[in-house]
Amino acid sequence: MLRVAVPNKGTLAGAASEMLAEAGYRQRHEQRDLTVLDSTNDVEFFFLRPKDISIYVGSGELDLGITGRDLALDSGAPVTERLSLGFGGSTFRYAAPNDREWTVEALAGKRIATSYPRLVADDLARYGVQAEVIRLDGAVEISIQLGVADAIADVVGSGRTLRQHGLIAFGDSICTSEAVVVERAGSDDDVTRDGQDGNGQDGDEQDEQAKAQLVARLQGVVFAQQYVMLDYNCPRELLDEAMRMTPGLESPTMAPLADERWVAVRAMVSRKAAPAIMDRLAAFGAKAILSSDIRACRL
Ligand SMILES: Nc1ncnc2c1ncn2[C@@H]1O[C@H](COP(=O)(O)OP(=O)(O)OP(=O)(O)O)[C@@H](O)[C@H]1O
Ligand SMILES: O=P(O)(O)OC[C@H]1O[C@H](OP(=O)(O)OP(=O)(O)O)[C@H](O)[C@@H]1O
Ligand SMILES: [Mg+2]
Repeated sequence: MLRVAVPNKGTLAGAASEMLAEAGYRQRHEQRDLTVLDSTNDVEFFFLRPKDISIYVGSGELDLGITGRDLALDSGAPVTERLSLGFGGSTFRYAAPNDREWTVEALAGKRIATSYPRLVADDLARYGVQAEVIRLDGAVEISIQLGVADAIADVVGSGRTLRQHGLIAFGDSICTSEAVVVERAGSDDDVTRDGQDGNGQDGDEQDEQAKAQLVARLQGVVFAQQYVMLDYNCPRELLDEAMRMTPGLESPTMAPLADERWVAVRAMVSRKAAPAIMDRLAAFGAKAILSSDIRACRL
């Protein structure tokens, strides 16, 4: 049975569960449930604090976990990323009152509040800067005006919270994060070619297959969210140009219409590029241009 950790609260929780559900896995109906058994897929899900997930996966107790890259790094647990999930995007930045210019070097001797003390300590060490790191659980942006810190290091999404508190980000981004699937570091190496692990035990090959299946299904949902399916009718004499505009993955599907002057074309295009491509297709003479969501795929 595959054992998978999923965030139980916070920014990543909703999207992580939705993605697993879209990939065909059973998810919890009650917010307070800590486990869900999906017997159809032979997977048990554990709903844990996102900060703790890498600890469980790194210890080998759980096979895979969904967490933030920044949280995984801060945990110091021996995990590696298996897949990026394309949501929960953020940067991790130093910030301080915007009434003066700041540099990382200027943090020497200062108090820096953060919920990610290891990320910050490692980054300061890279700069050779000695400062006091003050660990807080959240609402870090308020700590300066409350007098416990001179600067902060925190997650920045839209930047709204920093602005609201008169703070400005400075220095290079310490980490660029998104939701990721993690596994124990070196877990690939544990399985030898005949499916025996380092201790000569069976069953690891099966576990690896179950992991690979879950990862492939999630990858299918990530791809699906990044693409749309475009359908349109194209005048036959413009087909070559249409192929160039919507080359699809291998090549577009084309089907003759009852009216011989027209051909139906179908191709996947990147979601971001779709509106501009639709504008160009319309300007160039295509008709009935439809864009539809793809829910899951294998490419
Ligand atoms: N505003 C945001 N925009 C994008 N990603 C965010 C944002 N806030 C947090 N994250 C990401 O979510 C993860 C943190 O999740 P976590 O649940 O621990 O904290 P949270 O969402 O702040 O919830 P809480 O602090 O209330 O427990 C990190 O990977 C972080 O980068
Ligand atoms: O740049 P923004 O879009 O404003 O988002 C950034 C804020 O979001 C998160 O806070 P959260 O709401 O999780 O509260 P917390 O500080 O208690 O963790 C993060 O810790 C920042 O405070
Ligand atoms: Mg938070």
